[in-house]
Amino acid sequence: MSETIRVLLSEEEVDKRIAEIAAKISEDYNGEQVHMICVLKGGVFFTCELAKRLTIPVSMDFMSVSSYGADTKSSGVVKIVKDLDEGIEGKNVLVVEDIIDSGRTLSYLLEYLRNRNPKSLKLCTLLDKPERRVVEVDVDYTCFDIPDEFVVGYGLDYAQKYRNLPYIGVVELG
Ligand SMILES: O=P(O)(O)OC[C@H]1O[C@H](OP(=O)(O)OP(=O)(O)O)[C@H](O)[C@@H]1O
Ligand SMILES: Nc1nc2[nH]cnc2c(=O)[nH]1
Repeated sequence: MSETIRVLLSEEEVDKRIAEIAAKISEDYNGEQVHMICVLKGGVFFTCELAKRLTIPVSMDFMSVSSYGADTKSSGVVKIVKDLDEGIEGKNVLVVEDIIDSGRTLSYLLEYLRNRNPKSLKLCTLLDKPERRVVEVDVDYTCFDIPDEFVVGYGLDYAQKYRNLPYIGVVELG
């Protein structure tokens, strides 16, 4: 089967929107330090692009949570593959994700982090597919709502491919 990629959001559109969200986050935290938690692997490109544009003090940590494997459908079972290196008690935590789909991953992760007593806990996502929601999640910052299509690029993969595309595309199988 052949795979082609149709552009959904261009590099320029994504970059412009990330700059807008970064300005909003910088304003909201009002000079306080933010502790960004990048959710690997997909969140890594967005985290870097967002972090570069923040004008408040930033610290960072990384977690890896998996529920998709090589499939395009969530298994529904969330697994922590890599935990945080440092504690988050008393910190302004900002979880940075590439996409929220069913909501299962983020619902699980936010609850897990809330139990570690951060000063504040917010969620920022590059993409959201609201139509797909199975579990409710409060999202503080969303760059784009997108339709129910399987997307790749800007960190998002299809069987580990296409993460490096500088735009968001839809995989079309021929
Ligand atoms: O809302 P949900 O249906 O739970 O889906 C969202 C999750 O799916 C993706 O991760 P994935 O498991 O593909 O891991 P990866 O980032 O390492 O590719 C994405 O990064 C989210 O963590
Ligand atoms: N690559 C990719 N991962 C996802 N995880 C949840 N939804 C998606 C999607 O549309 N694309």
